[in-house]
Amino acid sequence: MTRVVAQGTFDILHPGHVHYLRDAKAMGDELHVIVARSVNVTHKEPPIVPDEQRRQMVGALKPVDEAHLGHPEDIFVPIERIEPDVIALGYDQHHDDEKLRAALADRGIDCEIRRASPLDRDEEARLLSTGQIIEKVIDERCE
Ligand SMILES: Cc1cc2nc3c(=O)[nH]c(=O)nc-3n(C[C@H](O)[C@H](O)[C@H](O)COP(=O)(O)O)c2cc1C
Ligand SMILES: Nc1ncnc2c1ncn2[C@@H]1O[C@H](COP(=O)(O)OP(=O)(O)OP(=O)(O)O)[C@@H](O)[C@H]1O
Repeated sequence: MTRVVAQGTFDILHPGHVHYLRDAKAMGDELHVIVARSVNVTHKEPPIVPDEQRRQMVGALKPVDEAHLGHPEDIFVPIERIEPDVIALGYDQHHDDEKLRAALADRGIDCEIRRASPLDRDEEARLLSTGQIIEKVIDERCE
């Protein structure tokens, strides 16, 4: 039984998210997803959808066995509870794999770190990021 953890903001879902979660699930047997708390999303605009609603939406997706809200202060608390064999980072996530490996080792957590693949953009019209969806809404619906 291989347990995998994926994580992210997941504000306004799109097929890129589904691709990431399918890819992460294919790395093992059981997929747990940690949904970032709004207070911790500091590297981009904070999410529109509230924390618990983002957790519910992610938890309803087919590849996901359980969706958890992240810890507000210490990102390793949910990892210690879930005890994954693999952490699947998204293809574009800003985390430094080596630093994360070192931090996990410091906390005595033994798990592999892998990267998921990107979903190819084969048509211009594909909306494969939450930021793009929000820009389109602003462009087309706000005068
Ligand atoms: C191993 C790992 C565990 C994480 N756990 C949490 C957590 O408990 N709470 C939280 O708010 N964010 C947590 N995060 C951070 C977010 O999920 C995510 O990295 C970031 O805030 C948003 O990334 P995105 O731009 O890919 O959506 C974790 C990240 C990693 C890599
Ligand atoms: N097009 C995509 N292909 C593969 N994975 C994706 C794609 N879009 C998002 N993901 C993955 O989904 C996870 C959560 O992504 P996140 O919530 O940051 O979405 P986003 O749509 O990229 O957001 P934003 O546009 O605000 O940066 C990340 O690990 C990210 O790599």
